[in-house]
Amino acid sequence: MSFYSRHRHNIQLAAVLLTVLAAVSHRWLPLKTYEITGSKGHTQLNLYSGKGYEYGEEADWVDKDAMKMRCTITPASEKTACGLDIAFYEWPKWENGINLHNYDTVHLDIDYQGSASKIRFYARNFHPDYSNVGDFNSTKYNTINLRTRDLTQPVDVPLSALVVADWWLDQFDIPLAQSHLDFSNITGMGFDFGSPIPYGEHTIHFKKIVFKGHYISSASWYLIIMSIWMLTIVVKTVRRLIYLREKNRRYLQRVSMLEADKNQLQNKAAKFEELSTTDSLTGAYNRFGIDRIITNLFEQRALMLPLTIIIADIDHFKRINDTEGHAVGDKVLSKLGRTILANIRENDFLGRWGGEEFIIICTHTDAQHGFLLAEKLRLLIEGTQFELENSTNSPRLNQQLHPQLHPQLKVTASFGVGEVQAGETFTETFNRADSALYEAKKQGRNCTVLAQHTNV
Ligand SMILES: Nc1nc2c(ncn2[C@@H]2O[C@H](COP(=O)(O)OP(=O)(O)OP(=O)(O)O)[C@@H](O)[C@H]2O)c(=O)[nH]1
Repeated sequence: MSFYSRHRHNIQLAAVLLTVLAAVSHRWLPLKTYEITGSKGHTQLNLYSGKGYEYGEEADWVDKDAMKMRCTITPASEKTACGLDIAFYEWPKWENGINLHNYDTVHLDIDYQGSASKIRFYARNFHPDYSNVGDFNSTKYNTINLRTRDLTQPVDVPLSALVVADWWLDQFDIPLAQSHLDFSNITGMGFDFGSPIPYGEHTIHFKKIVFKGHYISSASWYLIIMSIWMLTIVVKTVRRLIYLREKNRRYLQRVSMLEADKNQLQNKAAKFEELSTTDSLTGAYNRFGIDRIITNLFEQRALMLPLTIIIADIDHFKRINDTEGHAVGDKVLSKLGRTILANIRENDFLGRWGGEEFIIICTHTDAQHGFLLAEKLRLLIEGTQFELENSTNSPRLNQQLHPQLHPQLKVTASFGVGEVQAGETFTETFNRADSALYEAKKQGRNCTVLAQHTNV
């Protein structure tokens, strides 16, 4: 028994618990972060005010390294913009940005001093489907307005909370299919106020801008868990199928072996049955075999009626033995038995009753037909040539070597025939047929006598 078989239930339980744990543990997996600092890669920090990206009068750095800026808005700078632009591209390939697609939130730690109620955050995405290489404005404008009073402490802004600005959708006539948020190629992002900006001084200290996301998205995480389960199930199923196929093959092998054994045993049993019930010399049933048949037949006699018994006895067989020897006698018995067997029906049974006496049980045969059969057999025996060659132990060997001095051996038999009468036992019928045989012998042998019915 394998380790798995012994601990299967525990292993399965552990696997389920592990799965549940894995499913809920996604939120505690280590996060990947991307922090915006002025010194990172190709990141450039630009202040802008007025209409362009030049340093305007309204925007200036308090401390560029610390990302602290200031906007000074006076009535003279009415309707002006003021903000920080963070660019990620390497000029002039400004269409190559950074992929923030797999980030979930942006962590903002911003210290704002001023009277504006909102600060706008935006992230611009370049995509050839909707952006033109020569037109920076055609990058998608993903944006959110943050209330300054929410920024008094660090906030995590879900990227899904941003929207694509209406004016951008309008201006570039964006179809529905391209109007969703897109962070796959952010070329720039920034903070400003939108307009109008309240008069006065606005200092914004960007202490931390960090994008956070899972290395593996929750969907991918669950997909991995499910895939592991699916793979396990497939592997287990395949292994089980292989095991079952092998088991089935072995089982079929065993069945065919048993089948072969069974056939062998059946053949042997049939052989033994035949040997135990057949007289090997004559091919007829031996006494045990014919007794069994008689018992069976008399138990279901009604089915076999009319039923006739014929007893055949070789004439002067003792003389044959004495003059020709036992070996010749055996040959005569053998040939006679096989001659009778070849000339009776399938539902007649020939048995060697003892010595040179045979019994034939004829089912569905009445006395008259039994008599005719006996006569037919008698004539056949009388007309059969019993060869004497090879009988080397014959006392008359010399005569065999000279056949012209010794004619072919003639064998005859006498027959007694008796039909089973209603209510009669086998012994009673047999005795009547035996008496008929005795009568045939008395009449000079080589003849058939039909037994008298008892009620005649
Ligand atoms: N060779 C041989 N002889 C057998 C066998 N069984 C019986 N005998 C002989 O068959 C002979 C039967 O002789 P009997 O009963 O006197 O009858 P019979 O000589 O045929 O004379 P009837 O029946 O009156 O014509 C005996 O000599 C037995 O030894 C056998 O299996 N082989």
